[in-house]
Amino acid sequence: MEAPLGQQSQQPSQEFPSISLSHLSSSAPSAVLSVFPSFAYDQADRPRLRFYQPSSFVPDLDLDLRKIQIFVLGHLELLCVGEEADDDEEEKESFSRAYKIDFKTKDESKAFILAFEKWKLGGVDAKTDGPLENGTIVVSKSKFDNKIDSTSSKMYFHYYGQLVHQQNMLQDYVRTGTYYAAIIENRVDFHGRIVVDVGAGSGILSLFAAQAGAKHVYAVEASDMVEYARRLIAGNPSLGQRITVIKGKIEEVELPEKADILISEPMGTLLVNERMLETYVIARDRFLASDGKMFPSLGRIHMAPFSDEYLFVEIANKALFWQQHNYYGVDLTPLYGSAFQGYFSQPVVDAFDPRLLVSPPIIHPLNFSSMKEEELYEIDIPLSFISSVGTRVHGLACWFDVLFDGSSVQRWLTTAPGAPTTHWYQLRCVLAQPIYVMAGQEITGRLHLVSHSAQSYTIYLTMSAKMWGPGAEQGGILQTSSCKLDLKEPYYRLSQPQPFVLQQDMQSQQQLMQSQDISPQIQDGTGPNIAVTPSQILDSLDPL
Ligand SMILES: C[S@@+](CC[C@H](N)C(=O)[O-])C[C@H]1O[C@@H](n2cnc3c(N)ncnc32)[C@H](O)[C@@H]1O
Repeated sequence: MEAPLGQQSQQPSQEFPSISLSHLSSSAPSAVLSVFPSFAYDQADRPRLRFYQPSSFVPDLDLDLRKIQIFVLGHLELLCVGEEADDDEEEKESFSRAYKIDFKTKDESKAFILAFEKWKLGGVDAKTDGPLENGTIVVSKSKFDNKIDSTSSKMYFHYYGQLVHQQNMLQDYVRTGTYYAAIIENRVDFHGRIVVDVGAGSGILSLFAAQAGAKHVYAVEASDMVEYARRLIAGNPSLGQRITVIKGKIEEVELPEKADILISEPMGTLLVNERMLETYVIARDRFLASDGKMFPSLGRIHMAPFSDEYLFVEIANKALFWQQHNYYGVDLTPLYGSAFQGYFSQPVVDAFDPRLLVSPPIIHPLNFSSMKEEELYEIDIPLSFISSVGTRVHGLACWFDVLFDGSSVQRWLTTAPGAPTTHWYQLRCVLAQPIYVMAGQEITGRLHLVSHSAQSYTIYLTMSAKMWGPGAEQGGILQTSSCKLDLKEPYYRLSQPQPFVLQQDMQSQQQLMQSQDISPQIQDGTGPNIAVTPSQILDSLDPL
């Protein structure tokens, strides 16, 4: 591209191929101009967005970047709205103006938006995502775009762009209240600090961080929720003046300074669904100072075998429809097997009674502060339990918790069965072929999670009952059952858990909370494998 002549100075600038610009006024539609946009600094070091006619030294339009906002109208269209002062020095008269910008390609539109955010943040050394070559902007794909299918991410960010879904999370008071408590009780970690809110959504965590005394918060959000976040933050000016909302993906935006602390709520069903933990780890590598903190810093997947005859029959019965030999004269049975498999490939999401667990849970920890992003691509967990009862095992129950390891207070956010229900509920992988176990018998197996480009995981589960009793062959496997499920396609059952917590159980749980004397088997640990009673299983669930 030929650079506009006015930009041949020593000042850093960033130019773009020509766009069509029209001034939107209430009176008459303005002419459409073909102009070259350019980001640069003026003599007073203020970031400007200028539009030049070809071969012109003088910009047709010269906007103060700090006073304008852009809105995405479509893939190729942006609306640029802002206040423009008649006199830059005095700013005596200012009035609102709106311009429509039409790009030729999606890449050009995307690169312009990225550049806009960078320059607005004071990106003197703002770089394009690729060099300007032969008049085209070469935008290299970000880490996110490389691994995530674009249809999936479009639907994902569309979902989070809607207030109703943010409200759903805000109304999960266990979740939001725990974040609030963890942040406010640990003011010492926030006061005077630079914070990055990773996937800010409505901006709620940024506002909490500002309440806790943060010096400045960068709220990064990729979906259109940013517009609502900006309004919410502007509506809370005493906090909002310390918050900058940035539209873009964590993998793509640039920030002007390193963060002392990252806050985020990146957890999906089974902790890892949505693959946002990878984004959280990327944010750590890109934005966190080497001695910085993460809120939360640790996540743990908990797993235990369960027995639930009722659930098993409910799922198996769904396929019975395909057992009909005469459905309007058609034999449906050729599809029965596929339908049966299909129903058992959906993990079940609901809140279940913890008395359905047949052994204490094991734990697989994920340390967000130290793990590599690639470690989340494939997660392999060996399973080993001792059944506390003789029963039919119908599968594996899973839930998670995360730790806010504050300097003043440590707080856990748990989604355990029996704990106050969250919008994550719990997740159960149901075996099409249950296994029979006796009390004291060992259950082994493997939970293998393989990420896919639709922002989720394929789950491979194998569970086996080991030989048991006097004379049993050492290490011999009696029965094995396997299944493959798609974490992206759960069956939301969402039945209410039955009342079960006895007063004495409540008391014993509270005592356990106080003493913190709970040591469930860590996955890579070698805790003693002893048969326990159902009430011991309940007691072994993690504290709130
Ligand atoms: C679970 S919501 C949490 C929202 C908010 N932090 C809260 O706690 O209410 C996750 C948010 O992160 C955003 N998000 C996910 N991946 C992102 C990415 N790669 N870059 C920026 N934002 C992302 C989503 O659009 C969504 O709004």
